Amino acid sequence: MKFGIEFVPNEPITKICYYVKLAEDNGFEYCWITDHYNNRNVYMTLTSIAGVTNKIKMGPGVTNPYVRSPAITASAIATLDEISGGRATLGIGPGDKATFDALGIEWTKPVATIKKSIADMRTLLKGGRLETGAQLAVKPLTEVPIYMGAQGPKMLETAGMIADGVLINASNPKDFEAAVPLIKKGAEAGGRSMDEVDVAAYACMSVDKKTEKAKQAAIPVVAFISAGSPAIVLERHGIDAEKVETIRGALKKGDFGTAFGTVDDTMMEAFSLYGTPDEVVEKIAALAKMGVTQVVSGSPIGPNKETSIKLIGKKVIPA
Ligand SMILES: C[C@H](OP(=O)(O)OC[C@@H](O)[C@@H](O)[C@@H](O)Cn1c2nc(=O)[nH]c(=O)c-2cc2ccc(O)cc21)C(=O)N[C@@H](CCC(=O)N[C@@H](CCC(=O)O)C(=O)O)C(=O)O
Repeated sequence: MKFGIEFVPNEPITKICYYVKLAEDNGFEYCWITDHYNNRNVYMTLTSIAGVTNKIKMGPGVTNPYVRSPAITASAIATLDEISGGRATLGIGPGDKATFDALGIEWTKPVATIKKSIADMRTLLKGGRLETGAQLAVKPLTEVPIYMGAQGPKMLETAGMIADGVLINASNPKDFEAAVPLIKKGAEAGGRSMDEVDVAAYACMSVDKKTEKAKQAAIPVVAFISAGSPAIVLERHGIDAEKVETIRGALKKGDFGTAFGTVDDTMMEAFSLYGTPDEVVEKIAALAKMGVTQVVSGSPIGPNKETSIKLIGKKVIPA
């Protein structure tokens, strides 16, 4: 099992660099930085991380082909690969509606667009020229792995067909029971084996010596995940749709007390990996059985990021 860690650049980059260096020192192999227009720039964050680390792989988790042209992303990831001494990985997904509405970007044909953008980036990163004549003057040090952020069935199949890995916003074996066969179907259609696809659980993680403390730290994140989850996912986990409606309404009004107070254990189990190190190790073993090959520690990581990164490094990541 590989271990990654995710950071949202919504706090000073110096602080994120500190956490990533700590993660590297504690055995994490991948660092994924989210990409939303309203946060700090993903590539400036990654460049700073490259400067303070020497082993951990890093990349956007995930960018999208609408806010930047694939040629701009290819140039950025080639530059990051050079700066980091060959440690760049690229995570790209279809992006999200809220972002494109806010930016006035038309979100059309996400599956077709992702396919084309990955093909174009691979051509450019190999030094090739696009039919438009675009060509990079910078080449990466290595063949940069391209991962896809994916949830929907077609996107998952596409990831199996063309991507080196897939980052799935999910923490529970039931989600991988549904996702892995779709990825496999895509891999087989693309003449590939599943061994070529790194299946990553991009999880809401919360680890602490005390189960209850870990749980309390994860509740706010689980409230937002529950509110953003489609009906098919709520049904899969037997989650009370009425409670989710209450959470959605409360979040909209900024009534976080009601929203967080409505989160129940079914939601916690469905949308987070929380508990003591031993409890989390058990949950990760269940994910491995479903074909997960990388666990990404996503927000909140724990009640205290620094303590939890060390705890995961010592007690969850095998020595
Ligand atoms: C587009 C969407 O794909 P999806 O995989 O479900 O998209 C949900 C998320 O993966 C997507 O919003 C990601 O960008 C969200 N996302 C992030 N999004 C961000 O903007 N920033 C991030 O940092 C980020 C991180 C992230 C990490 C992991 C992860 O799994 C997702 C992450 C979908 O609806 N897919 C369906 C249907 C798509 C479809 O069939 N479309 C047709 C036609 C549609 C049309 O007519 O336009 C087509 O594309 O050709 C499917 O896969 O079956």
